[in-house]
Amino acid sequence: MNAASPLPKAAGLTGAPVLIDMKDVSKRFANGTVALRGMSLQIRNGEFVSFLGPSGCGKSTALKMISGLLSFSSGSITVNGHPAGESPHGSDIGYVFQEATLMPWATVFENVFLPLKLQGLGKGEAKARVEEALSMVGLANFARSYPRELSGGMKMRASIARAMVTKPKLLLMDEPFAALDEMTRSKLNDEVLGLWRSHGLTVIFVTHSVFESVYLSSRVVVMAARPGRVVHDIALPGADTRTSAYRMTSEYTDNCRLVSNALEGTMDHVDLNH
Ligand SMILES: Nc1ncnc2c1ncn2[C@@H]1O[C@H](COP(=O)(O)OP(=O)(O)OP(=O)(O)O)[C@@H](O)[C@H]1O
Repeated sequence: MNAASPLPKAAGLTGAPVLIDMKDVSKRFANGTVALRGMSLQIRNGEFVSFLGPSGCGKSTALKMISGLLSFSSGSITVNGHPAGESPHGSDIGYVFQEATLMPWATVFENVFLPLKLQGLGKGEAKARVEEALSMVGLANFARSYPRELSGGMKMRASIARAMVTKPKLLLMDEPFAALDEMTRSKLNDEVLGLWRSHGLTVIFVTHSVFESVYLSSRVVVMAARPGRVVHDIALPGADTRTSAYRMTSEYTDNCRLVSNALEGTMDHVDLNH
């Protein structure tokens, strides 16, 4: 596949305001690695965008730069009109990492309470919001449990509750389900879709999985490595009304084939000069 392949170009939610605007963003680490080169992307309110690509293509780097956790070497990134990392409402962004990263010595309640505590809220004031976030992910009865008492899927649910407790508008998820078994992963995929729909979220979801990206996304951004860059931007309409039955449809199979071909094509795009 080459760059001229007839893939549906993502138009996004054309009427919605632009939430994230990346213009010609590059990142060169101190050791000379060009993690990203010339990444330009607009993401509108309410989109569910997956970053899909082989290891090392800069997916996590892009996510960290959007959140403001990592600086970039050139270009510009704005989130809701503010330079990345400089939003007056820092809590507008929720971040879920590949590992659940829970504090092992603290209960589930205390773990989910942490972002509110960092905002200066007392436990009493925050209680209802923590309980609401736990209910949202089906952990209402596990507030007093410790992480060691939870399964991998439950730990990830707690991590999602912690990201959601500040009621973010933008949820950044970096391969959150990669370590989970297939059944748990499918279930959590449905739960994330439910959260996206019910909370009017914008989600950026990093994954290696074609199947996961096609199931979840309204748009798949396919990236290539060496140097990391965007090579395809594929619209997948209908994400807002999909149910698990979608996995059994020919539309799903066709979309998986389309995205899989685009991903395979990333190997044709390796620039050996980098
Ligand atoms: N702190 C760092 N210093 C130097 N190089 C780095 C650093 N962080 C990442 N890299 C390099 O930048 C490139 C992009 O890394 P990144 O983690 O963003 O890729 P990725 O697509 O998320 O990979 P994976 O799917 O394996 O998580 C890789 O070559 C990686 O080795």
